[in-house]
Amino acid sequence: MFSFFKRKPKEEAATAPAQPAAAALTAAAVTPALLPETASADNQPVLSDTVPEQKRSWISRLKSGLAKTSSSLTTLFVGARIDDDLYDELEAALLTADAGVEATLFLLNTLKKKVKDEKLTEAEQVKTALKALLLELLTPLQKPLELGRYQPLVMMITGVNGAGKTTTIGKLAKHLQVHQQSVILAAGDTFRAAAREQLAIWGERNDVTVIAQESGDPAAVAFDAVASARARGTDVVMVDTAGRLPTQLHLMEELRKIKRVIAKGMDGAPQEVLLVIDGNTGQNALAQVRAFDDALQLTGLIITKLDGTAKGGVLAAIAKTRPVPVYFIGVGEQIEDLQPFNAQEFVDALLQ
Ligand SMILES: Nc1nc2c(ncn2[C@@H]2O[C@H](COP(=O)(O)OP(=O)(O)OP(=O)(O)O)[C@@H](O)[C@H]2O)c(=O)[nH]1
Repeated sequence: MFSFFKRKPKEEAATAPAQPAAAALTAAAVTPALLPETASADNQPVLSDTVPEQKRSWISRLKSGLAKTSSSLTTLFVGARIDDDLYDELEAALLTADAGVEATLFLLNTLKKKVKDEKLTEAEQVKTALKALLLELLTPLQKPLELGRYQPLVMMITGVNGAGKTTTIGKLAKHLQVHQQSVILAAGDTFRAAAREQLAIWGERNDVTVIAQESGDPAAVAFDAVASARARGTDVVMVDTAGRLPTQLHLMEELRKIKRVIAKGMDGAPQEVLLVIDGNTGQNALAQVRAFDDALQLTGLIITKLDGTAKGGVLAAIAKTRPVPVYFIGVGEQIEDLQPFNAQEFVDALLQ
C-alpha cells in the first residue's frame, strides 16, 4: 500500500481555503492512481474503477524505464549454476546498475549467506532471494509525504542544475491541487530571469500564485511566500531554488541562508527540505545526497528521469549509505509520470 499524501482530519480540512477552479483540471487523470489502496483512519476512501488501469500504465512505464538493468540482472540467472561465476556476474551487474560498492558487497555477501543457510540449489531461487533482499534494503526509503500537519507546509526544493526541480514542482503543485491543497510557489531561482518568468507563466495558467522578485535575493522571495501563505491560509508553499553543485560552497551557503530566513518567517519551517536528483547521474547522485544532506539536513528525495538511461541501482546505494526517504520518483515529463516511491513496485520492475 502506498499513500501519495496523507490528508488532514475532516474538521480541519473544512476550514481550508477554497480551491481554485483549475483543481478539477487533472483530477480525473491523476487522482485515483495516487491515492492509497486502502484508506487509513484519517484518509478518505478513494478507490475507483479507473485505478487498476492507471496503475498498470505507471508500472509499465517504470518497467520500461528500468528495462536495461532488469534484463541484465534477470538473464544472468537463466539456466545458471550457483557458483563463483554467477556471483561475479551479479557483482558486475549491480555495479553497472549504479548500486555502488557498499550496497553491492552487502547484497552479495548477504545473498551468499542466505543461499548457504537456506540450502538453495536453483538459480531461480537465488533470484527470488535477491529480490527479497533488495526489497528489505529499499523499504526503509518508502515514506509518504504527509499533508495537513502544518499551515502552511513549507517545502524547499534543491538540486543541481537540470535535475528537474522546476518541472517536479509543477507536477507536485498539480497533484496537490487535486488533493484540495492550495499552493503558493516561491520563484527562488533568481539567477535566471527566464526561470522566474517561466514559473510565473506556468502559475498563471494553472491558478497557482507565484511569488517572485526582481531583487535577486532568493531568501527574501522565500520569506515573502511564507508570509503570504500564512496571511492567506494557503496549505503548501514550495520554494524553488537555483541549481548548484555541492562544490560551489558559497551557493551551498546561500541555501543554508534561505533555510534560516524561512525559519524566521515561520517557526520550524521549512518542514520539508527536498533534493531532486537526476536518476541518470549514477554514483554522483550519492555524492549529491551526502553533500546536500550535510548542508541542509534533507527530509526527502525525489528521483527523476528513471525513464532514460537510468539504471535504478542508485536507490540501493542511497539506502545503504545515506537512507534519506525517497518521496517520489519520476519516469517522464507528464504529470502522472511522477509517483510516490513504492519499494515493492520498484523491485518488481528491477527484477522481473
Ligand atoms: N525524461 C524525463 N525528463 C524529465 C523528468 N523530469 C524532468 N525532466 C526534464 O528535465 C529537464 C530539466 O528540468 P528542469 O525542471 O528545468 O530542471 P531544474 O532542476 O529546474 O533546472 P535548473 O533550473 O537549470 O536548475 C526538462 O527538460 C524536463 O522536462 C523525467 O522524469 N523524465
